Amino acid sequence: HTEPRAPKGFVALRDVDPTIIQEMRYFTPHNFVGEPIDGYRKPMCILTEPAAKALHKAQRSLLRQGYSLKVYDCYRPQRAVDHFVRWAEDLRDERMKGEFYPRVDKTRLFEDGYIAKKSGHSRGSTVDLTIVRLPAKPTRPYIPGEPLKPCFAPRGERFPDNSVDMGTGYDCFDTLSHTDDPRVTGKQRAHRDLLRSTLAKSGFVNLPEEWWHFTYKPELFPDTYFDFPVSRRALPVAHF
Ligand SMILES: C[C@@H](N)C(=O)N[C@H](C)C(=O)O
Ligand SMILES: [Zn+2]
Repeated sequence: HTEPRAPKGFVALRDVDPTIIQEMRYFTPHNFVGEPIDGYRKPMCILTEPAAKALHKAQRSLLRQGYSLKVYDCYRPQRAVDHFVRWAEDLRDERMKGEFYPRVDKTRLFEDGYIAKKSGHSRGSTVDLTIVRLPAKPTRPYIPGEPLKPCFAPRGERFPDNSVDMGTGYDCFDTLSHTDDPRVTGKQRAHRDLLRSTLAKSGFVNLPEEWWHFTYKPELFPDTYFDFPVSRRALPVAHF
């Protein structure tokens, strides 16, 4: 069988900036579906080269202030998005509701803008990310079946993450994740604003529904939804 490959222009983020922390949630069962997502063969961040270079610029600015970026998702194959759609159609499967969408009906996740059937991530210039205070604390894995805590609970109560407090966890499908939600104040507000303003200086635009979701503009592939798997083999040889 022949798998699709990435065209010239896609890179492994690690080859552009090895200091950016990678916690690729869709490679693991710790996500809103509760199992590894189709197409993620390696826990690696793949992006278009302009987006990766722009993240490297943002990272240089954050490192000087004692912080690092941490990516949760980067390029996302169309087969992964199709996996999300299949999961959404099975209304009996709510195994991860208690953490990721306790207050939103599963039937509304697409209409409310939290998940897309055609995602910018599949075009390769979109990234989900947060900020970590350095030195980064170690994290623990999620154990399938463990009791779930709402992603909008106070930081000390929700699933532990070594990121700064953004007011919710990653992929928290809830109005509290809307970047400008007025209930988010103080340090949480400062952290969201630091992420958005730092990334804006590098050319990234935020999605208003999700504080963690950013697209680099202009996009190298504005109209193509790729389906090559997330793996080293799918990438063109790097020559910087
Ligand atoms: C699913 C979430 N991480 C995300 O990326 N949502 C946007 C809307 C998308 O699916 O493109
Ligand atoms: Zn996203």
